[in-house]
Amino acid sequence: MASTAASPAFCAIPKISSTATRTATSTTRFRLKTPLRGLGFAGAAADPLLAHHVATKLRSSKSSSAKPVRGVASMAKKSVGDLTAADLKGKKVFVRADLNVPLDDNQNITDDTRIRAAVPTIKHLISNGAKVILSSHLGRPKGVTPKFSLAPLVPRLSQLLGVSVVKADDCIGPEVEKLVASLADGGVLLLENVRFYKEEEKNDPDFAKNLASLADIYVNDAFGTAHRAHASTEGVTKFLKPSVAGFLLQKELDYLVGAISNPKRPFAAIVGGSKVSSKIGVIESLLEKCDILLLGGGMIFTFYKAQGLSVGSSLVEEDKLDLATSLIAKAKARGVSLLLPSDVVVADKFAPDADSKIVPASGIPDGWMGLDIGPDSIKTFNDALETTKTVIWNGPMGVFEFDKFAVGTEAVAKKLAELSGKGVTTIIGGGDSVAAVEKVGVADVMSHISTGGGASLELLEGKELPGVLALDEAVPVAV
Ligand SMILES: Nc1ncnc2c1ncn2[C@@H]1O[C@H](COP(=O)(O)OP(=O)(O)OP(=O)(O)O)[C@@H](O)[C@H]1O
Ligand SMILES: O=C(O)[C@H](O)COP(=O)(O)O
Repeated sequence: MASTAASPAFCAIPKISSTATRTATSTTRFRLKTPLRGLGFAGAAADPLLAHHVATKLRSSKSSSAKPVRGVASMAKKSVGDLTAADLKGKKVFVRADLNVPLDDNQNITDDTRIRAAVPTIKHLISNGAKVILSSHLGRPKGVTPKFSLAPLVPRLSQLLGVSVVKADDCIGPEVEKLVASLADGGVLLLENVRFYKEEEKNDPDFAKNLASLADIYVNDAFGTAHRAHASTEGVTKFLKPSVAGFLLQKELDYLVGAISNPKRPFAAIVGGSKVSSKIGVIESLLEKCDILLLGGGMIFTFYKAQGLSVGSSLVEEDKLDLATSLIAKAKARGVSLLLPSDVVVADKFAPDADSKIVPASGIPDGWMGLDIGPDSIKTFNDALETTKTVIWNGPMGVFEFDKFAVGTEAVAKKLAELSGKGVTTIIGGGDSVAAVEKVGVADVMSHISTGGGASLELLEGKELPGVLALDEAVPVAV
């Protein structure tokens, strides 16, 4: 498809009204991912950029067991909220949470979001007299690895729950059984990292049966791990009934499936991040549902190049040029307003202190790489977002880890916060966009911030998650 060189915005913006929101530069630092080698880029001397993106690719490369979606109805699961004191008093409840939180070198928790997100379900169980057997993984250990122990989580969990959490040194076996037997009603026992057993990730039926034998009821609240068919997320449900969804899992599904399947319109999707290849499924799925699609991040240069523009030494996936063209065509055919940035911030190297300048999308000089969207694009995006009633955002607009190239990403975060205040449903779909929203300090005002990285991406791609599928169906309500 041909585009005008000056403005590769492919469809009309529905309404133009607001003024652009520019953001203050934050000093928060982000750690870039491990330098590695091996992807194809436009331009020759782009090694740090190359390293950055290969690392990004590997970070999300673990294969999952999620299947293409069969419909929202199949996600309607029985809830822990359906269980009353009569069901729970004195009962042993196995709660699988995702307490996979980041720890620093001294084993201090650097972000307790996932622990806080697990609290409502556990408190509901405690207050109804259940004995809570809490399970999680931490990291990707190969066998028993002390630095991946869940022990550092005990003080914060105890503080948030208002009970003294007991910690087991294992997750199955006689010692654990003794601790379970001595649990008081309303007590909480935290099992050791379930991934210390290789049988967990293999979804070994005997291991799942051992876990199940500890309890009377199963609750899955581990949204961030629901795309994994592991023993504690999927296998255990074959041996333990009822198997129900926790409050966090439900909330994630309500927003990432419910609000998107049946959105208040206009519905805008903002997709960024490094590569179009890692977001194909998300873009294709959202194109079926949204009215406006805003694209940013490293992937835009593949779209530019597909349109015949020069991209200097920006990130480009040469083998995805046809795909970019076909996504543009698909958007047009569906009547979706697909907006690409009309200007970009280019840098002379991939570094926080690079020389930079703002150029039109059609004017990226040789030897320069685009690392952020420019001010005109921010204004255009803000104007387009002004019209919306539902917005979902996944992936940063630029290399936001470098303050100099964080302006576009922070502007989107601020705009969404403003819209949230006006009643727009704002959903942050996991990954780096969550980090950006937190960096700007507007996390609390968003309608929903997903606790899942891979799990949220797979839901947005329209897949069903094995950890959800395995739960008991909700009883249909007669109308
Ligand atoms: N113009 C650009 N050039 C190079 N890299 C970019 C550019 N814009 C954004 N990025 C990088 O994209 C990375 C995020 O991409 P990714 O695809 O992982 O997004 P995400 O979906 O938010 O994250 P996750 O995979 O954790 O869910 C960031 O590290 C950021 O630096
Ligand atoms: O951090 C996550 O995305 C979840 O805890 C899942 O972890 P995993 O990718 O190691 O399965």
